[in-house]
Amino acid sequence: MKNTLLIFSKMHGLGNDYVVIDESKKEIIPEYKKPEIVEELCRRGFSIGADGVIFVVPPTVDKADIRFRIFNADGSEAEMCGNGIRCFAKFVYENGIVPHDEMVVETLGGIKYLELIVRSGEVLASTVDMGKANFKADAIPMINPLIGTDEFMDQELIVDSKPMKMSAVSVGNPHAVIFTDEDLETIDLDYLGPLIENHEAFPQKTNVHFVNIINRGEIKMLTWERGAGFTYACGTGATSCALVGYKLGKLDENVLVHLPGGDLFIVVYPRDGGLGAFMEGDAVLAFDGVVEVDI
Ligand SMILES: N[C@@H](CCC[C@H](N)C(=O)O)C(=O)O
Repeated sequence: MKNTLLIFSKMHGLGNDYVVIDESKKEIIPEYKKPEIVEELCRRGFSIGADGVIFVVPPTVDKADIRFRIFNADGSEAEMCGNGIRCFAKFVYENGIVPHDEMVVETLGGIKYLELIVRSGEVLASTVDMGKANFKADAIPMINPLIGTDEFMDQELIVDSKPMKMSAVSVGNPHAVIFTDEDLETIDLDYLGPLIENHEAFPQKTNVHFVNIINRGEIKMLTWERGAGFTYACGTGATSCALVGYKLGKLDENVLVHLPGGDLFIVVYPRDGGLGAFMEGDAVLAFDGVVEVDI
């Protein structure tokens, strides 16, 4: 029986859509119920429908203004979400939860620094410092030590009995990046996506991206997300593709990324002896609503 009315905002960044729930004052959905209710709310055709659910929660560290939690449509919790954190920033600013245009956000993937572009009280876009990328296989718990402790860059993995060259990186959450000359339209994402997502090399699964290089400052990509499947865009994914492309010498530091849902702009920069990246893109409120759930 449904017994609780839940207030939510439905938001998206380039069509990568999220249900946003404010738990900054009090917890609405008990922890043990979150995966089940997230799955229910995300089910397209049967409920609101989304790629995931974002919770606004109080920070646990002094330096952060607020904490960001992101659950995928399958109920699993992810460490970070690039499109989601821009939606989150718009939500917390416009609802007066964090009323400044620069904010420090705690995520499971580390502390993130955001700058918002605000016009007449409305957040149009934001830039997120995505932090230092982690290319080290032994430092990325998602990557099985069996594939080595060095960086896993442009190396072969057997997928569907065939070798496929890919690179692994973590920007808080895990990504496998595959540069290809094959037209993205012809990639069987529904088949290859789950095979790579669940490959034994990635015991905690991975997000998967196929990338065409247009020129040194422009790429086109197609994503299969861990826990969500095909999405119109992936912010941490776009960041990962730009970082890997830069590291392999294929791309310059400024990269315009074309995704099925629109464009993101990534800037790679030197950080703490490695590489960091800024991600810039918009965030949109689709609608606010109330849904009845069984809590
Ligand atoms: N869509 C996101 C990433 C969401 C989390 C991801 N599916 C994971 O499990 O790591 C983005 O924009 O970054």
